Amino acid sequence: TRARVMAAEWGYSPTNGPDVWARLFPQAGGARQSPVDICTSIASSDSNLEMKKLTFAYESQSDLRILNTGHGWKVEAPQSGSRLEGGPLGEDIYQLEQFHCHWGETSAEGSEHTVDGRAYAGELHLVHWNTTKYQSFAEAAQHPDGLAVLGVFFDVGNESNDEIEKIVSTLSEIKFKGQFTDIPDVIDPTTFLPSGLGYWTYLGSLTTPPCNECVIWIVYKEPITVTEEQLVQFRCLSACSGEAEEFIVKNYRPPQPLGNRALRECNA
Ligand SMILES: NS(=O)(=O)c1cccc(F)c1F
Ligand SMILES: [Zn+2]
Repeated sequence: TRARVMAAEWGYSPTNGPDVWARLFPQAGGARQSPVDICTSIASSDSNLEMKKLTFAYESQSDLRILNTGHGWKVEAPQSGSRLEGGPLGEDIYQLEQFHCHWGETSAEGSEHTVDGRAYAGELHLVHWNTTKYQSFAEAAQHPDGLAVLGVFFDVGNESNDEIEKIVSTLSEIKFKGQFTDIPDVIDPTTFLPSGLGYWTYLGSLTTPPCNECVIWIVYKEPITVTEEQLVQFRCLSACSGEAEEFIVKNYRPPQPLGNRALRECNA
């Protein structure tokens, strides 16, 4: 009932999960929601995208703050010197704000976007906002071209990902919701990107409440590799702030209808 959802925080369980978000967050029931299933046969190879290459420039930063949001971990990385532009982003420049990721109870699931119905073991999101047009991240999130999110799939393999390991090594310090710590290592967001830079792009939303329809999505085709052990560590985070232990074993939203949205691809 509404009372139950009202009482509980939104989350990913049957009583407060994606199926009931629209009761509390009307945008979650909109026509440009994310994630979506990427049906590769309908992706149009847009020569326009080929022309305007997607370019990015990030700074390496140390002492970035990592937070347990109760729905996962989030690294706050406001980088005034970073730039994401070109590709589907028109003439505007987008600046990195934060990055986080989504995972599942097992490695058979966990990504938010799926490719021809196939889920990956997880998905990293590098969240940027349009600094050409808007004065703040919060303002940008109220506009259809406000945010640009780079999605990178996780495949499970034998090599642990060194950059992800820098995140994993801090998780014991932020076991509970609301806890945060600084990552001592230097983090270079470029290292999260796959070597192959082909991507799909479409207009969508935040994949968590309030699900604002303000995101230009850019999802890389090539996954990066992490180890099962690294994902196991993600699942040890607690969704609660107190002694109670409710592990964040999954935090992905299932695919939403693409509707009549264009899905374009660029094989960089
Ligand atoms: N999962 S998500 O990348 O769509 C996302 C979630 C929360 C805040 C955001 F700004 C955001 F982009
Ligand atoms: Zn996300």
